Amino acid sequence: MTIHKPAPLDSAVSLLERLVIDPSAITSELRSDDQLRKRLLSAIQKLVPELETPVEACQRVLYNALELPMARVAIDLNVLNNLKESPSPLTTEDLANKSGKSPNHKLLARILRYLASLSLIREVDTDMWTASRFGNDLSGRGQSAGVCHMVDNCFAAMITLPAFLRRHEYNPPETEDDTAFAQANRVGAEEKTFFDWLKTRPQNAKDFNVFMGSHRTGMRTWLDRPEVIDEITSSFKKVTAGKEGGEEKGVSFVDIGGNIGHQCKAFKQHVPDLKGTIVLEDLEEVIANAELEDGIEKVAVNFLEGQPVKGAASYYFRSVLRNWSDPYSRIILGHVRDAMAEDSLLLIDELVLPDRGAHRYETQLDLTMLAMLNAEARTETHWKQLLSEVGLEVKSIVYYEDDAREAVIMAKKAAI
Ligand SMILES: C[S@@+](CC[C@H](N)C(=O)[O-])C[C@H]1O[C@@H](n2cnc3c(N)ncnc32)[C@H](O)[C@@H]1O
Repeated sequence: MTIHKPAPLDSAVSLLERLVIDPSAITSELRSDDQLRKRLLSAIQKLVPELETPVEACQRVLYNALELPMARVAIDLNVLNNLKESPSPLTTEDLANKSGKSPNHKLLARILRYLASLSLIREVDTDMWTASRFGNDLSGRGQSAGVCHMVDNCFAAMITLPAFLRRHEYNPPETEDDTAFAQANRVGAEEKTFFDWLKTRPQNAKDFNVFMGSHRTGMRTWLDRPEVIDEITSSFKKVTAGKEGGEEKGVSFVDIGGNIGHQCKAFKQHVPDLKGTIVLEDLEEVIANAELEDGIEKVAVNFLEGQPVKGAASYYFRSVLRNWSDPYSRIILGHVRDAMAEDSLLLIDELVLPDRGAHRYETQLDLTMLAMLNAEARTETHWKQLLSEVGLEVKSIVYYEDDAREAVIMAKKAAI
């Protein structure tokens, strides 16, 4: 017996099926209308758990722990890049020969079959593979480093989180050395935190650094907001006014925990005419890998111990304080407050979560910080509270990316 479905639903499903067969038919139109694209994506994502049977839901959720590790294997065997660079489909044997390793062909075919089921590659015929849009998106240097970072640096901590939380009766300690990461990796006394652990693992550190430099590629940034640049420029004029050496000798921007200097370089490029020095601060072993141009200086700093640059126009943290629980963040911010002049500006470039309705990325990031560092992503109320506890006052919060609430919090020393 044929069941007749309501016509509009049937035609909506047919439209989606046509899209799957030939996405290019509408993707170019959708890419020029980002709101529409996001609406469609969100609708599809929300519909999946509504449509699944319990068995289908279990099959999807219970096995998705394999997705990231197998993407890691695809990167090890250079599958994604080899397919991306090939003008025609490749066989399993071709991919084995181009992998730079000597994988067993039957094993490789099983891996490729799984990758195709995730749309990371496409199976165009029996034993014939070609690149997919999704696979190409993951094959760039930064994205590949992100996959390696998540698997090699974070995965053990994430898997250990349930046992860690049970052990602590769901009251995780705020100390830096008692984390799910430490429990998973059995670190020694000298390796208190993830950052200490990286010191003796150069490849893990490299993946982390490359990922840090690239994970926001394509997103709007704080530099897109002229009011933030105007505030820095104005602070620079005020802190250098009447000082020996004037603007030439002043410090315009200090990037604290700035890794290998991506934001210092971006700032310099964005405001080339602003005089003064830009300072990159991070741990000694991190800044050793920073290649910087004239006008940017590097200073090795442990920000838990102090802030050596005094009276700069602006002090900037990006994605740093999310790594530290409140007691440690108070220490880090306290050192900066002591170094600030009355007109210095503190810039915190971070997620500012809403009190309800957080984006999935924000919640994922928050729990990753819990697993790795006993730290967290903070709400606006939490940020204001934290800053006021160390004598800093929020002047404004400038949101620059709507979905995930990326923002720059601008603060000054509170009046005593
Ligand atoms: C999540 S990363 C953010 C890096 C950079 N701000 C960015 O947004 O790409 C945190 C940075 O803090 C640095 N860091 C960790 N502990 C530190 C410490 N005690 N003193 C100075 N820097 C530290 C790390 O080396 C790393 O570069």
